[in-house]
Amino acid sequence: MTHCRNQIAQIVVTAAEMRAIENRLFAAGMPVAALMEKVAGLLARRMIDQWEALGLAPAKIGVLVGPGHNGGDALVIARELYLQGYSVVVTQPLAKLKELTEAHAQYGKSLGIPWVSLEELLDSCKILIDGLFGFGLERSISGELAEQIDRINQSQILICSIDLPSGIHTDTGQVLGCAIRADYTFCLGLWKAACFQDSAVEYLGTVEWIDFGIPFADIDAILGQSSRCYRITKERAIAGLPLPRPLLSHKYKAGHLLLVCGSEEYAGSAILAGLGARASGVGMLSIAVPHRLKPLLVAQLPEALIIPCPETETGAIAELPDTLNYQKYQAIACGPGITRSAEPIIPTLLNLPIPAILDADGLNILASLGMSQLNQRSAPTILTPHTGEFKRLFPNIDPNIDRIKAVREASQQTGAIVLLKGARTAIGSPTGTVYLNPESTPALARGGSGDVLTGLLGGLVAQLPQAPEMATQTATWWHAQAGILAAQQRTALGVDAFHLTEYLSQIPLR
Ligand SMILES: NC(=O)C1=CN([C@@H]2O[C@H](COP(=O)(O)OP(=O)(O)OC[C@H]3O[C@@H](n4cnc5c(N)ncnc54)[C@H](O)[C@@H]3O)[C@@H](O)[C@H]2O)[C@@H](O)CC1
Ligand SMILES: Nc1ncnc2c1ncn2[C@@H]1O[C@H](COP(=O)(O)OP(=O)(O)O)[C@@H](O)[C@H]1O
Ligand SMILES: [K+]
Repeated sequence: MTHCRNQIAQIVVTAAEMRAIENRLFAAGMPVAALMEKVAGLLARRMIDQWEALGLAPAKIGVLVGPGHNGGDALVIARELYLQGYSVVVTQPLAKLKELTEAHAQYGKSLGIPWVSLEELLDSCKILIDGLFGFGLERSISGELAEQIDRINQSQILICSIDLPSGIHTDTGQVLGCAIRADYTFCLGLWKAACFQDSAVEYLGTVEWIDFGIPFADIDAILGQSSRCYRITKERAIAGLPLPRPLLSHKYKAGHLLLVCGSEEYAGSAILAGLGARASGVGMLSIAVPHRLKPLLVAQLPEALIIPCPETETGAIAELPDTLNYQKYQAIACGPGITRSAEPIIPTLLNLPIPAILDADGLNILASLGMSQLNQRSAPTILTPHTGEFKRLFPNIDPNIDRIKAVREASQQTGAIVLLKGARTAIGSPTGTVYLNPESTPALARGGSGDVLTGLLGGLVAQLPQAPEMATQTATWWHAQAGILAAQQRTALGVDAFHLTEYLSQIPLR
């Protein structure tokens, strides 16, 4: 891929943005029908390759045709497959078609492609091409059409969706009434936001981008500079890493992270966060823990400086030692395992002019103290909530409807970078830009995975204190990639947080 296409592969759009970009192409003279031919030609070739890889070709192919241009794309694919000698049948649940789609339907019928009922299609085909709705879906699907989608989902047929699984909202990823559960989704032209929303994850299957050559200038003209949404590609994730290391570097030039973590109750959190930080390559690592945890941490992380802190009765950090010289640190990461008893340390840390990451009970304490705690911050703040913590921090923002909108609002409200953890982690920045992690694994859904992320992120921020947004993207991508690699080698049941830390150093960063 060229540099320009690589850049376009990072862009994520809404339906309205996609519509406006397409309209620019059409206004400039690109014929709609010519674009449809081009797109469907690319799609047909890619689908055939995919079926061959699965050992499914040649098989009978069913094509589900909707009223709009998604249906038009499907009909062009049906025609091309038919002309290449594939056995193809079409089912068209809605009678009324857009003009161009209708023209393709007429031509397809004239060639002799059979129009059949859904039952006949499901009985005779191994593959279904879903061209029912794309980014033009406006209303909720109900009635007979919803029943037909249910029947498709209950069958064993392999489903390849054009642009989006029909029924999925392009922006929020919500199911509009009901939706096709695809095995493969081929997203056209630009990545749509739904591909990164947790609510769509179970419907998308394997997602692939079909680049049909939208000029960068048209994208730029519509999207402008702010409120953009980016997909965290590998290229993007590793761009800011301090690699190669300067030959004359020394430990104090490679960042010094202060981790504040652990308690009698959650001692392991401190170890996991420490191991995450270790994997980041940070030059110096200091770990503040309740006094009684010092021997444990020294044994697990011999390279770290362990700072024993005065304790509460329950073995949580009561306060940070008076002797601590905060000027030494380029970043502070606080929260894993501290328990809510560590409340007094949070205002102290937030008063420091040092980039700060808050996680776990650090976030819960912030929620109970109030978000005004962040008002006086002069250095960047990064909050890393999962959905439950997010709700506590931002009771007025629902993270379950549209996670992209939710992190954008949360970040703009607080001035903090907000990393909302989930199947598809979303990161909001105060400028309105959102970064989306494109792939991960449910193997990470285990206690301790988040502690590892906090340590890794802290270590990266300490190395890149001027680029906290970059560090946040890198940490998110790196953590997920380690989970994916670990799951490949150890199965999805083998990705405990401790082993995850070992896989971090196996991810190629070039
Ligand atoms: N211009 C082109 O030739 C291109 C077409 N593309 C394809 O075109 C699609 C967008 O096409 P459209 O804008 O026509 O939109 P869609 O094909 O997604 O669907 C819109 C049609 O469905 C109807 N509709 C919406 N919700 C409905 C509901 N709940 N029940 C029944 N009918 C409903 C609308 O009235 C409209 O007729 C993309 O997803 C993509 O597949 C582009 O990707 C590439 C360029
Ligand atoms: N279903 C999932 N798919 C992908 N990643 C997941 C999934 N569930 C959780 N994760 C990831 O695992 C981590 C869990 O973090 P968190 O909820 O803070 O757990 P803990 O506090 O126990 O460490 C996050 O990085 C999150 O994105
Ligand atoms: K579709």
